Amino acid sequence: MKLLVLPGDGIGPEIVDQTLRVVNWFTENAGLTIEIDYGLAGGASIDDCGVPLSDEVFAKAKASDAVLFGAVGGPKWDALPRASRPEMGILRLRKGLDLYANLRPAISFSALLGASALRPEIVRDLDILIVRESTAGVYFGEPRGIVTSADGARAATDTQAYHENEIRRVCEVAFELARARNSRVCSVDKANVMETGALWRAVTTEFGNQNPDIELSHMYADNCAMQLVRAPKQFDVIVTDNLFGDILSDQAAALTGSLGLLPSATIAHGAAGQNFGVYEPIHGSAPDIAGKGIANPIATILSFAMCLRISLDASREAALLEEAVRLALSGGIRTPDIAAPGEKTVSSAGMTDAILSRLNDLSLKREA
Ligand SMILES: NC(=O)C1=CN([C@@H]2O[C@H](COP(=O)(O)OP(=O)(O)OC[C@H]3O[C@@H](n4cnc5c(N)ncnc54)[C@H](O)[C@@H]3O)[C@@H](O)[C@H]2O)C=CC1
Ligand SMILES: CC(C)CC(=O)C(=O)O
Ligand SMILES: [Mg+2]
Repeated sequence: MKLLVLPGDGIGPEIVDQTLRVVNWFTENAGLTIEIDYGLAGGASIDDCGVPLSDEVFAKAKASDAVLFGAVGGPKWDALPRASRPEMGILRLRKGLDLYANLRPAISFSALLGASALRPEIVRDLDILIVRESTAGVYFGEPRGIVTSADGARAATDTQAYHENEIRRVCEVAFELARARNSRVCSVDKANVMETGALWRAVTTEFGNQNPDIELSHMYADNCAMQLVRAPKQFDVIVTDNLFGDILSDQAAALTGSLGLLPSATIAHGAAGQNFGVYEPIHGSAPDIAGKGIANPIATILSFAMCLRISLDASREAALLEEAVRLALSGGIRTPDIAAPGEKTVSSAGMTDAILSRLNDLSLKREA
């Protein structure tokens, strides 16, 4: 399989380098053939050729079986006009490849119960999946912009727009994934105040009626934010729009202990359908810790586990990698973001060393 690697900016190249060590382990030890190519995205691409994602890199992505993406953005490029900012690099990939479903699982590790902002009993055994619509909504709606009127006052516009087909197709993915879990989907919207919310609710309700094997519920987004910290285990699959999904998934990360733990896959069909995906941590380029070698690589490494499962159809290998991550954490290995005060910490490379060593142990055990 052809894997295009786009490290991006800030901690992006650091966590991607660590993940590539894991990718190499699988090609050397698990008989997988992964042909790796590289490209620039975000600020790195702007510095090189003036755009956040060049046509050449886009074409390479299209010709690949999967993309491993780090993160983009940073203060250096914050003053650029919207259309040429680094963040447009990932948005172009999602939109241009029509990858409309961004899967963001939030799973708590028992070894990290103390790292959560919440009491252990609230997050113990948490396993939820946020399915975020990722090619429409307010991140893409037109018109948008800031205009200055004759009196010098500025006014800004963004447009939140959804076509019913865009809602239905992301529902299909959420329902299909729920079928392999606990068969419950909670659709999150603001149907009480927004037209897009009213349509979202109407379409999800129709879809739910056509698929009675799944227990569908609805919740307003503000209540969902509250329920996620009050009783997150009530959820199985959450399906929601682009903006709410972005915000609620960062919130879900805090339940598990760190933004550095949550992976994602952005796909165009159910996990059992079309196999192409963009795999990336849910976090950004973390300029506050970039260059220090301390970023937690787990979110990106687990994104590669999602790649193994979805794009390579290698579920056994994906489970092996997830188990190696779990064992590294239960062995007390901690990057600073998940360490208790005074606890010994390791670098990004130290965390990856620990995961690779567990992979070696697990594969030896398997052979025995
Ligand atoms: N998909 C992408 O490429 C995304 C890019 N961004 C961009 O990233 C830049 C920074 O945005 P922020 O709002 O600060 O969000 P961020 O996700 O980069 O960081 C938020 C906080 O979480 C911490 N953090 C994030 N990832 C971590 C990791 N792997 N290990 C340890 N700590 C970690 C950071 O140090 C920071 O304190 C901005 O330019 C933003 O636009 C933000 C989100 C997604
Ligand atoms: C375009 C990204 C910066 C938006 C975001 O925060 C995300 O996709 O998680
Ligand atoms: Mg985000």
